[in-house]
Amino acid sequence: MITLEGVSKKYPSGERPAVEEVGLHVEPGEFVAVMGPSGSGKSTLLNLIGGLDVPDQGKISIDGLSLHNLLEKRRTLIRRRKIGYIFQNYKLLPKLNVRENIAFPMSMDRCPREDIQIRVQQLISDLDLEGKEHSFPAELSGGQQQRVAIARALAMQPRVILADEPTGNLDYRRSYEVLEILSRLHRKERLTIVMVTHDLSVAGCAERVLLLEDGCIKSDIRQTEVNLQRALEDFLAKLQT
Ligand SMILES: Nc1ncnc2c1ncn2[C@@H]1O[C@H](COP(=O)(O)OP(=O)(O)OP(=O)(O)O)[C@@H](O)[C@H]1O
Repeated sequence: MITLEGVSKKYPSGERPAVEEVGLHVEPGEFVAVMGPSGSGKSTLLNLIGGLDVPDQGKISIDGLSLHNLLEKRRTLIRRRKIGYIFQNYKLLPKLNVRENIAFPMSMDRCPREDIQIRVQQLISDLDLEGKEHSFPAELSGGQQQRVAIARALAMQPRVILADEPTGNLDYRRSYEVLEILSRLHRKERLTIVMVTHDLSVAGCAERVLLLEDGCIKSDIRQTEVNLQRALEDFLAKLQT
């Protein structure tokens, strides 16, 4: 589903590459967490996978489509149709209400109006946002804003979700809600998820954890279902104490 071969990226102002010679293969339906110290290249790696940035060297493909050598316009199109992005600070459009924010990628893709209405209604119901359709982002709690952002990420029915610290601004209860949604998408819909996180208990929800250091993958750990379940239970226990 996601393949990287010898991918490197150095920012013009950086002394050394932010991501160096990274090779990675993520199977369809895998849930991968990316951890590592601050500045180790986690966000850069996610942005490269998602086509928000381009590597200086190496190849990146998503679902068999090469991203690294595409023109910006084509990359944007693939990104919109194949990948849903979730950010720590939600990145909702402040002047659009909940319904319009969720509909945004479909409107940009010129989907038929009736299709947009049906899909948005479904997502509002799935993500428990009923009653908030006409609210603006500033009128919502952090957890609600992140649920709108997840709904927006799912609008185009992508097969890949890239999440950069999706629980970073949320308390335990709201973090748990977001993790439950991601776990459900992974289990029931077999979406491929790559999630950057600082939090070990959040990473415990993934079935595979990549540890990054100085732009390189230092460890690639596969967890068992049992570990996964235990991590979620531990997280829940923390919530109840
Ligand atoms: N736009 C940019 N311009 C220049 N340097 C950058 C830019 N973005 C990131 N960097 C540098 O690249 C390196 C990797 O940054 P990146 O944000 O990918 O790390 P990270 O692991 O996600 O960090 P954090 O956990 O603090 O978010 C860092 O040294 C950072 O200073």
